[in-house]
Amino acid sequence: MTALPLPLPATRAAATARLDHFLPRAGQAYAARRNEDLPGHPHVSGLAPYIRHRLLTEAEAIEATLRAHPQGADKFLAELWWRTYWKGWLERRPAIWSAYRQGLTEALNRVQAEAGLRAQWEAACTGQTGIDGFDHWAQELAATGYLHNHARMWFASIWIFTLRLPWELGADFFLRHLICGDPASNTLSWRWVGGLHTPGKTYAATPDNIARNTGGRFRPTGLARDCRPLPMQPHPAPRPVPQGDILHPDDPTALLLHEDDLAGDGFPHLPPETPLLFLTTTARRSPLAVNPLVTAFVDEGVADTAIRRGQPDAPRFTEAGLDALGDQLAAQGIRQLATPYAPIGPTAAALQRLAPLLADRGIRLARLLRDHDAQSWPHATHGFFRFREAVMP
Ligand SMILES: Cc1cc2nc3c(=O)[nH]c(=O)nc-3n(C[C@H](O)[C@H](O)[C@H](O)COP(=O)(O)OP(=O)(O)OC[C@H]3O[C@@H](n4cnc5c(N)ncnc54)[C@H](O)[C@@H]3O)c2cc1C
Repeated sequence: MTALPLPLPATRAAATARLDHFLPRAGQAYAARRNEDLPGHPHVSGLAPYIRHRLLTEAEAIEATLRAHPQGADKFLAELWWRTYWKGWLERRPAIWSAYRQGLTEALNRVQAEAGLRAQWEAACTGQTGIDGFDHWAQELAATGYLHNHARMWFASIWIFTLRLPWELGADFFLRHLICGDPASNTLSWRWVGGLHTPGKTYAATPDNIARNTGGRFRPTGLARDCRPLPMQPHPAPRPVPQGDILHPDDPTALLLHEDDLAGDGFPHLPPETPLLFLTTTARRSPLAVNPLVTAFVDEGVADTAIRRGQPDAPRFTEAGLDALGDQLAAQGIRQLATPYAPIGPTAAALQRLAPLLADRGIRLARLLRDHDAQSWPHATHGFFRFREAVMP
């Protein structure tokens, strides 16, 4: 695989081209070498920015992989399923996301009040800690919007156990900079590294592992050996799986697309002439400024989807414009606003605020759950391996 080109083209055509280009290596080659973080990331797909925003859906990536490799691509398929597992797991425990946001607010308040913490946090975010590898990854992330999975694990482990910085600040650093920044995969992976997901289990970055999997580019010294789990609360009991709403086929309907699902298709009752609008919440990923690479990717993805649905001038709203969005729909005589179901995160929160504003105007919000999510989220009850048994034939 070649390095991700910058700026990364945020189009469905680029997503499918990247998938097609990668598929020949999705079998044994991926299983054998996916852990190697080498320049240009030759052994992984780089598909996460596309799948995160559903310029390519999880179901499409899985189906294409099975077509190309009826057997022998289990490792790649399992990784694709991890995203769905994390989404389903968080969807059923929204309190974990709220607690993360609360913990982040508290940590940012401490950053303001404690000069020592602020200096350490700034050094970590700008790659000036003096820790071999870590500084490179901090700068690579800010410059490219991407990090290899193994680098994400090493970075999070060093952040938590060696630098002893609050994990929420690290998760926020990733969410602000990763083009694929995703509330479920990111929050739950950071929690997993810190020992907050699987009781008693943490991820310890070691110099040997880093040197081996970076082709000897990095061998940090002074890494923590004591990687005991962070203090953990029991997981909240899972809430029922969301069902999604039913579309009323005879009501005048508009379609609202958002950055969690820019596929633009898969809704047979919504023909191309259905009036189209967009909602973007990129700035809500964090209380701090989001990397312009992320914003540019979402902007281009929205434009691409508008063109693909034949409505290049479809209006676009942010969370600040929810009232205006409701007014516009009411003026058009719309009675139903259909939207792909957004999993826990800033878009879902905005839709939550939008629903009563629409109801005041006599418009119902219909959140449409894709089959892939509806069929797999019920299995995101325990660990990944139980989930995998249920979803992977
Ligand atoms: C601390 C930490 C934070 C992370 N934050 C994010 C995040 O914000 N957004 C995000 O999309 N992924 C996140 N991941 C998961 C994983 O690192 C990325 O999905 C993967 O590295 C993306 O690169 P790729 O597309 O080249 O992956 P490939 O190895 O080519 O994998 C193919 C696809 O499988 C999925 N996938 C692979 N590994 C994982 C995984 N561990 N969890 C969930 N899905 C996976 C992705 O959709 C990915 O595109 C995080 C992992 C860690 C350890």
